[in-house]
Order: sequence, then structure tokens, then C-alpha cells
Amino acid sequence: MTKIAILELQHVNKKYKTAQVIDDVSLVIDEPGIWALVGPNGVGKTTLLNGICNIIPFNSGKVELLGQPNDNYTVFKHVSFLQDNTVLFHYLSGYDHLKYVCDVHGLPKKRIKEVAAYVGMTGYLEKKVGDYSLGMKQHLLLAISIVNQPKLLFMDEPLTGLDPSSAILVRKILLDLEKQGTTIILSSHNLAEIDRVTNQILFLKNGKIIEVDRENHMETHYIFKLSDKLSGKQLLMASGYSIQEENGAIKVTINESGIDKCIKSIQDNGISILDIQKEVTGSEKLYEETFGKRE
Ligand SMILES: Nc1ncnc2c1ncn2[C@@H]1O[C@H](COP(=O)(O)OP(=O)(O)OP(=O)(O)O)[C@@H](O)[C@H]1O
Repeated sequence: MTKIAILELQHVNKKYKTAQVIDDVSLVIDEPGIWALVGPNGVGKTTLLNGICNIIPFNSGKVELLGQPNDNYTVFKHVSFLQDNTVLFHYLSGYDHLKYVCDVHGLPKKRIKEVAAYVGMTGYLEKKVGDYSLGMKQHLLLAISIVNQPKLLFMDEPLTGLDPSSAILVRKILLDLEKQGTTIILSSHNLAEIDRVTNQILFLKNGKIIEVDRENHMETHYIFKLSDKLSGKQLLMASGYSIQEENGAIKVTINESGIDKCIKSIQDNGISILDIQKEVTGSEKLYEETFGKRE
């Protein structure tokens, strides 16, 4: 039996007047997971997502979502798209928006409060959207896009206007959804957040998709807080580890496979590890290699 792709693009094109924004793009995603769609301002990320979700027509080419053509609207029972906040109605409350979407999907009313609590917007659910801040609108957009527990979720800049704690919450929600089997394709300029949620990046450049598996390019760092920073630093340097000092902690750049040995060598020298945090980086370097340095 042939496997049904989660998302399949066949030779899609989009031209605005003379500008070929999407140029003969083909892509198959057939494993669940999170993909980041990345590229400089104006490169065509929103155009691509809008075309995929049939908000605007491509000039040519074919799109299939969960094995169905994207003009078969029944597929949108399982596919959601978090667009920018211009899709919201200022004279309606968050509750009104969610009620409408629940009615469309045939979901019970209790789902409204459930999803509002999950995205942290219970406190302003009844307020009119016209009185929402940018971040509050973003929470509502997120609630709308996940209320139906989609199998495939497109997100255009889901982190816009979010304070750090909201960004952390969104990260948790993305990882929860991924665990539940939702495939997420999100456009974002926030490379540090992307590093925290996925290895899989789709760069958009000159109308073409460049697929990158960051696994081969990522760097793993462990940030140690030690009982004796100076001795720890000397020990790690003498053992040949690549280290940096950062806010009173020592950051060691090391493969995951080498971390146990590193921890043991610190402890064997009588130094206590007070805290240890893992950080993965890599997409910024790849971005610069693909598009040049950001100003
Ligand atoms: N309706 C339209 N008519 C004409 N040109 C358009 C239209 N919509 C977008 N464009 C142009 O297409 C290009 C891609 O725009 P798009 O909004 O898709 O980029 P983006 O990668 O999402 O940008 P950003 O990161 O700034 O959100 C831009 O040059 C933009 O000016």
C-alpha cells in the first residue's frame, strides 16, 4: 500500500505581476514532526503558506494535504492555519471567535474553555478583540488553530508579539502537539526558538525550498554551574574541552555522547555540579551560510 503524504506540493508556482515569488516548488512531507519555514522578509513564506492552504491560488501546480487536494474543504477539519491577526474581528470577543470555530467543526462548547485555559487566555476570553494586545491576539490565534486538534498545522509567525513566558508556553504547546502526532509547519524569524523545537528546516530562497536536516549541523552545549568555577574551568580546559564563560556558568560545547564522561570527570575531581542546562544551536550559522549575515 502506498503511504499517504502528510503534505505534498507538486511544481507549485506563484507570480505577482513580474515577480516569481514561488518557483516550481515540489516537496513531500511524509513523516510527522515539526518543520520550520525560514527566509528573509519578503521572500515568500506567507505566500507559500497561503497558497498551500488555498487562501490564495497558486498559478500552477498541485497541493495535497493528508492525501486530499487542498480545494477539498473537508480536509480542513483536520488541517489548521494560524494566520496573522488581520483575520480577527475587533468587535467580537475571543469566546465568540472560538464558539464560531467550534460550531464549524461540530465541537462541544466545553472545548472553548478547555482550549482557552490551555493557551493561557482565560482571563480575557470574554473581552472584545479590539481591546487585546498583540500578544493576546496571538494567544487567540493559537487557540483557534488548535481547538480542532489538527493532524496538520501551519503557523505563520506564531511568536509575533509574545513575551518570553508566552514564547515558552507556545514552545511547550508545539512539543505537546508533536508528541500527539500533529505535524507542524511554522514560519518564524526566531532561530533560537526554532533550535529548541526542531531539527528540520525548510529555507525559502529565490522562490525555491532548500531542505536542511540540522542534525548534521547542530552544536550541543551544556551550561554548568559548579561549586568551584575556577577549578572546573581549569580542569575542562586541561582535558581539551571547548568552553566559554557565560553569566557565571561554564558552557561546554560537546556531543551528547560525550556528556557522561565530562560529568564524571568533573565529579571525580571533587567539584559539585549545581545546575546543568542543555542548549542546541546551529540554525543561525546555517542561515548565514544560506542567505549571508543578517544586518
Ligand atoms: N498581494 C500581493 N500583490 C503583489 N505582491 C505581493 C502580494 N503579496 C505579497 N507580495 C510580494 O511577494 C513577496 C513575498 O511576500 P510574503 O509576504 O509572502 O513574504 P514573507 O516571506 O512572508 O515576508 P515576511 O517575513 O516579511 O512576513 C514580497 O515581495 C511581497 O511584496
